[in-house]
Parts: sequence; structure tokens; C-alpha cells
Amino acid sequence: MRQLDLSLYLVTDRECALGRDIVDIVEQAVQGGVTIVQLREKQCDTKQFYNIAVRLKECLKPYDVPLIINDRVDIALACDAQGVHIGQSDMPYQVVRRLLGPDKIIGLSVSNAQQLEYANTLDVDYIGLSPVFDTTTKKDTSKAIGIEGVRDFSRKSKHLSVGIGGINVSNAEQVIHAGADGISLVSAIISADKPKLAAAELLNIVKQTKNNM
Ligand SMILES: Cc1ncc(COP(=O)(O)OP(=O)(O)O)c(N)n1
Ligand SMILES: Cc1nc(C(=O)O)sc1CCOP(=O)(O)O
Ligand SMILES: [Mg+2]
Repeated sequence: MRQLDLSLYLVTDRECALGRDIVDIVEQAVQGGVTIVQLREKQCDTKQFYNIAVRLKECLKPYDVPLIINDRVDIALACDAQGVHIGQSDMPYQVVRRLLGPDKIIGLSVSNAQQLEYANTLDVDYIGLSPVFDTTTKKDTSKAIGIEGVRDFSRKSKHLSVGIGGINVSNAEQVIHAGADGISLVSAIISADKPKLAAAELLNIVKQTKNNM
């Protein structure tokens, strides 16, 4: 597997797209510098999820940007995505790894110290530290871990990490500075007037912060 670049991790949500086509928004964002994309569909049926996944996979191919599917191993297998992101209530890691094989990317959400300790026993490819800040994009989040949580968890983690939840241009630098390998965002890019510009600005912050560390 090639090097995983988590610097700017875009997670989709069609409810945040302001009526625009989600694949079109993702393509603009990738042109601005998004390094990895997660398709997250919480409302639609399996056929629609599959159709969007196939379109997105095709769109990302020329950019060589990996596609991760949220929750659904069957959709990932069906569209030959590069990986799956699982949370604490999703299919167990060991089953996902057996179904996907050793070369696919598996990400796991971590929201507290106990989950972090368990994640350290697994061969996941990255963890999502969540939520860093309060967010209105996802309703059923755990309590925000804050910048101190990112610092503590990323120091104790043996895996690469991204922060997610309420991240935008005003706080992205703090998240990277606290030790996360990347930032993961929905609304700051998906709802942006100009997704390409929004992504470019965020990637610039991540790169500058890493260069200065
Ligand atoms: C990068 C990243 N981190 C965390 C999550 C949250 O996953 P989960 O806890 O399974 O919640 P849902 O996204 O499925 O509602 C994520 N999706 N991506
Ligand atoms: C998909 C997701 N997972 C979260 C978690 O805490 O597990 S927060 C979140 C959405 C983050 O959206 P925004 O960047 O708009 O705040
Ligand atoms: Mg999930």
C-alpha cells in the first residue's frame, strides 16, 4: 500500500451540500488539495449509496486520491474502494479486516481513553479522534475531547490520527500542532461557496503548521 496521506481528509454529507452535486463538490475540493475522501451516507438506500460510491470512485481515479467508505464493507467491496471507516458501533475491526484483506485501509473512531487503548491492540491504519470540538453536522457524537484530548491521545496512539468535529480555518492549526497527522472535515469544505479555495486554504494551514513543528 502506498503512503497514507491524511493531511486533509474530506468526509461527505449531502445535507451540507446546499443542493449541489456531491461528486462535483468533492472533485473541486480534490483539485484544491484534499488528500483522502470518505463517502458518508446515513439516509439513502443501498442502491443509491452504491451508485454514488461508483461515481465517486471513478471521479477520484485520475487524482490518485483514496476513497474510504463510511460504515459499509459491502459497498466498499462492491465499488473496490481503498478502505472503510468504522466507529465503535460498526462491524468489528477483525471482521472488516478479514473481509477487505491486508492491503485495504481501515480507520477507527476513538472518543475516549479506553477506546484508544483498545485501538492500540489493533492493526488499524489510522484513528479518527472525535469529536475535537462541538459540531452540528453529526448529532450523536460523544463529548468533545478538545485540543488537550488530541494532544493526549495522539501522543499515546501507535497509529496515525486525524481530528474530526468542528474543525475549520480558525482552529486547524491547533489540531495539527497538538499532534494529529491530519484534519478531517465536513461542513468547512462541503458547505463552502468555493470548495476548491476552502480546501487549498486548509491544506496550506496543515502544511505550514507541520513545517514549523
Ligand atoms: C475520520 C472519521 N473519524 C470519525 C468518524 C465517525 O465515525 P462513527 O463514529 O462511526 O460515526 P459515523 O460517521 O458513522 O456517524 C468518521 N466518520 N470519520
Ligand atoms: C462524521 C463526524 N464524526 C464525528 C464524530 O465525532 O465522531 S463529528 C463528524 C462530522 C464533522 O463535521 P464538521 O466538520 O462539519 O464539524
Ligand atoms: Mg460509523
